[in-house]
Amino acid sequence: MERLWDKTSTNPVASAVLLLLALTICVTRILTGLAGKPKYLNGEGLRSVGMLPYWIPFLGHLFSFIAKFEEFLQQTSYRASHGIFSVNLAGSVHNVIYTPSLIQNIFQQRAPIVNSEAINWYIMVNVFGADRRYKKDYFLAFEGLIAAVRNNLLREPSLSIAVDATVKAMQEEIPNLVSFCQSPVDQNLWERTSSPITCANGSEAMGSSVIVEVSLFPLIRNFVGHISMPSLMGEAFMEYYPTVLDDMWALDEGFNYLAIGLPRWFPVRSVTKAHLARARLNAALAEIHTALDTLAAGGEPGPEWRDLSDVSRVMLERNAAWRSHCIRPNERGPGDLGILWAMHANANNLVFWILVRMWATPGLVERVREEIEPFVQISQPMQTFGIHEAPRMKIGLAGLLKECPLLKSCYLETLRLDSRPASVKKIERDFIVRETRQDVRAGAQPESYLLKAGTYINIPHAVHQLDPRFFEDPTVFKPGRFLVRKGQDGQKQRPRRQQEQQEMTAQVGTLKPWGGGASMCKGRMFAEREVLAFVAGILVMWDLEPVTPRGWVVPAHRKTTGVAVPSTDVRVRLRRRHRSSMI
Ligand code: HEM
Repeated sequence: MERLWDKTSTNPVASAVLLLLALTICVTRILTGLAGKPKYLNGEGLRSVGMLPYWIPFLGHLFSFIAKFEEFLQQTSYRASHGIFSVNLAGSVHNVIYTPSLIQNIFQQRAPIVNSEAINWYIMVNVFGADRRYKKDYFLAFEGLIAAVRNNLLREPSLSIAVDATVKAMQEEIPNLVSFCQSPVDQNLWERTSSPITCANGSEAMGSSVIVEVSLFPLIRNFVGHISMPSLMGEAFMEYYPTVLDDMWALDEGFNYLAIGLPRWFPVRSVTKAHLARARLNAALAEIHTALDTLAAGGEPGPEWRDLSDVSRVMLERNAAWRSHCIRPNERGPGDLGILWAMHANANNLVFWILVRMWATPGLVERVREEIEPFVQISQPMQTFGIHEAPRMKIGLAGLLKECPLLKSCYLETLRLDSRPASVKKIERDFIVRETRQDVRAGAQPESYLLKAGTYINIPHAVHQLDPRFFEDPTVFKPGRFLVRKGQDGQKQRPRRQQEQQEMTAQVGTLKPWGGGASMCKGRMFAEREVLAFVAGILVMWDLEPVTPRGWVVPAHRKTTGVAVPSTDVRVRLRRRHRSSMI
């Protein structure tokens, strides 16, 4: 520092450059502070969106937005009287919006006023590895591709067919969540990365049966992945590519780096790993598409792809959509990778967070078990030839969805705390949004804002999720936060004699964990059913206790996109709960 100063103090050019730099920064701050103030555009109270002042010309708020996205937005938004401001991200103006009625205004807009095409293609290229040359092809096929997901995961009976396949596989495997085997060769694929250690005895609370010590996050996310991946892609895909989930996690870890365009040679390990994983994922997707094309043409796809009969309707219809636009298999990977990533980087992690948060709340596991008991039945098959068979599970999903408000409320509360969704759209035509009184701080008046064509809308839902004006003690996990009495939400009131819990229902309220508008999550109904079934299955089949004497500690978040990844390991002991009652 001293040397640099010595040099610049004796070098007039360096001094002049430094001075000019300092001057530019200060002038930029003053000018953007003056120019960014919201202005009234007409006599009827229509305002422009105010831009936050910044110091660095052209780049604007880019660094603070990337490096401290959440803190930056929260600090700014909780100080503001209104739910909207804009930032400059390297020349693109982003209107950041975070109060419920403004968000609702935005979600009501469709093309040609707003669209998600620009951001969709940006992610497709930077994160999932699409080749820029194929943009036209991709958007030609887009409607058919997204319809395949919408028609099969948001509509009946296809939704139930997809969910039933996943739940059935989960029921079969849930007793084998851990194998109690010492050797990795004998362990299930999903438990190998969770460093399992089998011990003869657990703590007093766990009883004297055999227990296994594991890292909970890798165990849960791989278990959910090993069950749900084949229900979308078919068993043959998992057999052809058994390390698909490891690559998915490597891609997810590098997501934000890829999103800002860091190249493969960038000297950060997770960047290189993400690039390599993405290449393997896209290559495998091209392979299965080639096989499906061959099958559709009446040919034999080859020994690895002998049985493709269990590939989901979603994938078959996407394959047909790609084919109908004559798009070659090697161009298709990034489009399908987006679906696989959306599925696994969110739902799997959420199951982990719900379990940890439930177990970390004294008495909650017992209450939820009591609530779900009528809908999750366990039977212990008769002992044959002295060999114990694993218990069998049967889940009544309709009951879990409709009759278990506490479970559903825990699910929503965990989404509120542990997911970081964002909705980004481009404005193609000017339009006006209006605040309601509920949105503005005390003393301020609701306003109307003009949103200009050519700018972006950026809705970081976490700001609302953690806003103390809408959620009391916003950082605290409150299991019953989303419960409302039936009748208060317009539903039929039940007779008083029925149990208290039966009179409650869980309502999502102003939370928007699935985003909204035309690009709203297409897997939301599938995800809810899948997540509730996995949580219920694990609660009923397994007992968990933390290894550390400090008890349950809910880990902090590592920076990722979507549902968070924990920043630290959670080591737990697992014991299978033995039930002998027959169905
Ligand atoms: C807990 C689990 C999940 C969460 C929290 C979640 C959240 C989201 C969010 C926030 C978006 C962006 C919405 C917007 O632009 O406003 C999205 C998009 C999407 N999600 Fe999900 N998601 C989950 C599970 C799934 C699953 C299981 C699938 C598929 C099987 C899926 C498929 C999609 C697709 C295809 C889109 C893009 C929709 C479009 O561009 O039209 N998601 N998701």
